[in-house]
Amino acid sequence: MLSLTLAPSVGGFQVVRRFPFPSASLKAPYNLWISGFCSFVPSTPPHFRPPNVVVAAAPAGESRGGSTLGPSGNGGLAPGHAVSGGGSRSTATSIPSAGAAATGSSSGNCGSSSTSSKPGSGAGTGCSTRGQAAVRVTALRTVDPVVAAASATRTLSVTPRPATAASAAAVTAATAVSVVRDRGTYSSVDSMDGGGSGGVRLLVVVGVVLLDDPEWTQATAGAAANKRVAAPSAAGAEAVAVAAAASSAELGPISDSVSSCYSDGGYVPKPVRVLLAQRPEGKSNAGLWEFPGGKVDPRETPEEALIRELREELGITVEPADLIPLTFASHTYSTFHLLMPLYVCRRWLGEPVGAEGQAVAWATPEEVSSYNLTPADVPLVPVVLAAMRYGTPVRP
Ligand SMILES: Nc1nc2c([nH]c(=O)n2[C@H]2C[C@H](O)[C@@H](COP(=O)(O)OP(=O)(O)OP(=O)(O)O)O2)c(=O)[nH]1
Repeated sequence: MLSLTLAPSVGGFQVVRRFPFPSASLKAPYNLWISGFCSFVPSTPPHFRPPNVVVAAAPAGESRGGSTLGPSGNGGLAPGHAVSGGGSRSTATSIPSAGAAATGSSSGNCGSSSTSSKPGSGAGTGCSTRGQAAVRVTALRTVDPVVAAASATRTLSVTPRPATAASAAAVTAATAVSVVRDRGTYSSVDSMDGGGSGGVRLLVVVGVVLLDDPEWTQATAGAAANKRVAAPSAAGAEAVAVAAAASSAELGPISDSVSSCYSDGGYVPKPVRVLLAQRPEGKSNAGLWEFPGGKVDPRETPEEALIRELREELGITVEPADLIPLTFASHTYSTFHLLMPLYVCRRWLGEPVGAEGQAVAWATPEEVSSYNLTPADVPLVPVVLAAMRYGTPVRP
């Protein structure tokens, strides 16, 4: 656990972070201090008010020693190298990367590595760089009791792994992101970036297992309550509402993948099917198949994001109550880590189409495995098949 202080400074707040420094070359009671600077963005809407958080970044050669950098305004910060919480999107690209940071001294005036400081030698300064910006950390032999007392005011759930100046830079970046998040302005693409083995960029995406489930359809008063009511009239909408209200309390798990329905008086087995979407050209994982969905935008709940994405991508309308949490994907791609809550949905309005030009396909349980799914989705298949075969709980 880390401590964070927002201490008043000229034109803003000084961010000070403290945590034990676990390097083998430094013995207790060494502590590593990382500081950054944040100020409020005047143009930010008043209801929003995130701090403009700046990673402890400054042009090389502007070390102040001790534990702080950039005491006022934006002083000492190279343009384009601030991590700002004022926008709605990620600023992760401005966070020093693992590769750049690991080289340490490419912008010249970096001090000695913090990991090489010796007990009793006072402060050792580490410096990691990217382009014109540098991130400095300072290892202090002792902790100023006044600063320490002031700094122990907030706890952040970021795990530090600052064995090197590079990973310390990542922790600094995470500090900034955490501050942004604490202010209620989190982005789906933030988290820890640029720390090599200690850093990861987290991408939060929501997905849905959209099930064409004939048995469920019958249980919910058949076509009246089903998705095939594309644009309900007032009377149709009322029929949907009445039918759904009358039947929803009785819904239970679906018993089998092969549902039955009657057509022309005969018995026709009809399988449950799931909708898969193909990632279009120009996007990552192009050509692979996935569950419809997309990124969670700032200040959206996962359900809100999914409802929005399904409207944009498939042209269908979904109610929050029809989204049932099923499982989640947690997969490390080469440039980010994907975290994707996956929901089941059996009821919607409209006919799903690839509204953004993507191919879509309904797959039976037997067919799902024949689709070339994204790597993150492969481990989800058994769970999805189980949901198709055996059903899922319904919302209370
Ligand atoms: N929606 C979805 N995304 C998935 C799945 N599996 C998987 O690896 N992903 C990855 C692919 C992408 O890197 C990321 C989703 O990003 P996206 O680009 O589709 O999101 P989006 O629709 O919001 O895209 P955009 O606004 O940036 O165009 O998650 C999945 O089953 N569904």
